Amino acid sequence: MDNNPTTTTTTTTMIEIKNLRFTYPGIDGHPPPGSTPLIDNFSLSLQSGERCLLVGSNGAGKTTILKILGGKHMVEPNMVRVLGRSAFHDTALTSSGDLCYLGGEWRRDVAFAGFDVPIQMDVGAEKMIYGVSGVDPQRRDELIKVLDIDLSWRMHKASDGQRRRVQICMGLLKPYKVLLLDEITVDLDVLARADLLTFLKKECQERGATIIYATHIFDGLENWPSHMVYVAHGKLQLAMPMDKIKETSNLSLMRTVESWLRKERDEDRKRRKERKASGLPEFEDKVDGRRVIGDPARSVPPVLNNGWAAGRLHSTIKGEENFILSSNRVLRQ
Ligand SMILES: Nc1ncnc2c1ncn2[C@@H]1O[C@H](COP(=O)(O)OP(=O)(O)OP(=O)(O)O)[C@@H](O)[C@H]1O
Repeated sequence: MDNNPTTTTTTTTMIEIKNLRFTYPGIDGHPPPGSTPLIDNFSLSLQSGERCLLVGSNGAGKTTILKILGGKHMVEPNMVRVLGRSAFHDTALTSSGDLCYLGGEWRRDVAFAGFDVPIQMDVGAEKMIYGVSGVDPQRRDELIKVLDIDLSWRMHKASDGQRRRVQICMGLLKPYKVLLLDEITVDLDVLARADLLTFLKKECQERGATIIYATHIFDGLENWPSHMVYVAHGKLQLAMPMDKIKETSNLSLMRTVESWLRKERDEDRKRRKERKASGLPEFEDKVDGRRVIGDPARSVPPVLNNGWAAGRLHSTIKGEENFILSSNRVLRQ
């Protein structure tokens, strides 16, 4: 990606994604043979100091991409490099704190540097924060201030937002080089969120850290990102420096993203309508190399487990053999 001017003097490639392809494993632990990849042909490169907003509609693949970058899903090592290393295979990347992922599972329990405390326990904020070893006391003080944490808070009595502040503080105690944020600010009040975003921006400008932040909330983000990445159906639609985006759109950040998502939704609707008009089912995919088709509105029941559902799908269309599996994957829209 083009680099935006930052106060760092040298830039280094921090994240390199090359032709990423990924399919979630099925019930047997393997990707269903012949199935359509969820993430396909996805490439992206981010330099030190860059702050990238990752946007897309629900189910577009943002969390999946962040988890792959965070080393939580295995992919071929040359497809994804973080700090020049494979996040999945090189566990030292996360254990050293150089690569930090805050989202998903992290939100449910605080798990940081071996300190694993369920948030329901009667434990004080001070104990949790000071329990993380090997931390620069100055950085700790700054984070406590930025997040306006009262060290006497008891975790089991704290509000969602207060608990989240303690969690975020713990997650950021070590000076990461790459930070992956999967919408962690939903519970924060306007002030806490604004101060946190300012702190994160400073980290990129002063220390050359790189951040990818997946979010649906654009309040107060207008001048935060240096780059935007838009993903739809697991495919990269756009990766651009913010100043270029501002050149092409007079709209606010939120309205700009809204216009992309509206266009995407309208195109999806149009495609579905055309398929229906030509006698084809609205959805199709390949499983075991066979075409599997269906109309989820009529025939696919809710997701049962792990993205799979049992269901009846259409049979034969235009002479093609359309397979009905006992456990059909829910077809992507
Ligand atoms: N463990 C899983 N097994 C199978 N499919 C999954 C799994 N996790 C997610 N998916 C599917 O992958 C697709 C992308 O999901 P993902 O969570 O990456 O999207 P997202 O862009 O983060 O969405 P949102 O904005 O709603 O958080 C969805 O269709 C989802 O159903």
